[in-house]
Amino acid sequence: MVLQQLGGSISRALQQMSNATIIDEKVLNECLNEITRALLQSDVQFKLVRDMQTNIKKIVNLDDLAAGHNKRRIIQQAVFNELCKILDPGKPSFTLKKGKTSVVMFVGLQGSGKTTTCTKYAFHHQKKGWKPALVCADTFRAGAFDQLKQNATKAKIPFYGSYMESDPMKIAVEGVERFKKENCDLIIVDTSGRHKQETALFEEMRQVSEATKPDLVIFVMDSSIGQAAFDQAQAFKQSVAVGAVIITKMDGHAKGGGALSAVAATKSPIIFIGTGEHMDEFEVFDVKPFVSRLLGMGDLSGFMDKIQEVVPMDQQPELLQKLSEGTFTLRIMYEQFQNILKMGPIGQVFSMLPGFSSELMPKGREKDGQAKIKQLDSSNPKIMNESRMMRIARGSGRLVKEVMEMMEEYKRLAKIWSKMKGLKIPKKGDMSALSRNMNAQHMSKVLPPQMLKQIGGMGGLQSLMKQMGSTKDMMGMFGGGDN
Ligand SMILES: Nc1nc2c(ncn2[C@@H]2O[C@H](COP(=O)(O)OP(=O)(O)OP(=O)(O)O)[C@@H](O)[C@H]2O)c(=O)[nH]1
Repeated sequence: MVLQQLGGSISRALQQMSNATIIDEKVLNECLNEITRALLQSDVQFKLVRDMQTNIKKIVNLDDLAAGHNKRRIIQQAVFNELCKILDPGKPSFTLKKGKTSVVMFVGLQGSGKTTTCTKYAFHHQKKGWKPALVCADTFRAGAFDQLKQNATKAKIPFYGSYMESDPMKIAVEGVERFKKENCDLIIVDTSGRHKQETALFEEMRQVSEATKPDLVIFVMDSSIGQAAFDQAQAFKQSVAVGAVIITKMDGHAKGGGALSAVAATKSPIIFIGTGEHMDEFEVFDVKPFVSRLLGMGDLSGFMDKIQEVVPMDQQPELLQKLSEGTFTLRIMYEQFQNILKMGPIGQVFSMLPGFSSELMPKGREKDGQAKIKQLDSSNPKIMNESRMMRIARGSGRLVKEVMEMMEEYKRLAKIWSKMKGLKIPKKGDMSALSRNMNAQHMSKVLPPQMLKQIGGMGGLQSLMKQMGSTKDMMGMFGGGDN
């Protein structure tokens, strides 16, 4: 994924700076130049990048920093903050309220990925316990209804549309009414994205919006246009009350960073990003956890959220008990990965763990990784000796090296969890509380040694946590917080 490359370049620049014996102006400039290059390649606006560089230099005035200050930590924190600033629309993202029926209307140009994204959005909410339904009000593009029907059937989501009716308002109103009667609590209306006559498109959007009175209008946009996203987002905002944005195809285009920052500049909150054609290649977008993951710092609360999504309710207390005892067996990894496999790409999940850059599981290799996991079913890593691994490799048609890599990954995870021993178990079903219960001691054990060193060891971590006010905020800094 292109974002992985951007994240990789930035974290490598920070890492190289950390490896330097002395951090002077030259080392800082080299690091900032690397970061600047990576951001410009991703089509982030030149002014934003230049301002970021100036701000970091202002914060990190090497001459003014008294001896004893941890320069690395200050620089890293400044980079983190500045990247968050670039992506922050200055507005909280809209959240739908459970317990009442919400109508969500999707708008966007033809080919932006709107129809696919409607289903991804419905599927995401279905997994969280919502009862979604899809309405196809695109009567302009032949085949639009068939596409929605096909996607909806695959995801087992009810749908409504017509091959005969040519009035999008009529279909939208009928569909919304029908699903309200059927007690669906999330009714999603897909609209036309015709691009020939822009004025006709905007007029149609306004009319469908008038007729259905949506609680939220989501604008879907293709990331490949980079910073030109600013003008497109503004044009849509001026025609209809856009409440949130979803950016698609972040997997295939080098300009993703530019699109994200340009949309933020229009003060529109981005709520999801599309990272592939499949239903589960869809990620919640939240600035701090996103930047944290981009820099390889993880997103523990996202990880907990994912576990909550994929682990059956009746298995959750047992899993939590084991994790809080610091027990992370190969069997647990296997079972949890089996659960995760049902839900989505492993790279997405791995990147939520501190120290696991999403680059570790490049997109093309993800399927390989999933296949590897499927082959491994053992509860005791000690019996995973060389001959066993060779047998597994032979039996699964894999290289011994791949089986060994999988075991190494297991050992890393097991080590992280073994250090979580003593973590207070949250009350039943409240997995996100697990991250809230972490204190500096836990954090220091979970963070990779290199990163802890950059923060300034245990002392640096404690003072950082004090500065930030609470563990919760600290988790936010490393990608956590309540989403
Ligand atoms: N790689 C990738 N492809 C995507 C993503 N989202 C959608 N697509 C693909 O983009 C193409 C266009 O998607 P559609 O959903 O048909 O686009 P649309 O905006 O609904 O088009 P109209 O209905 O004509 O307005 C399809 O081939 C999708 O599979 C994504 O996040 N990544």
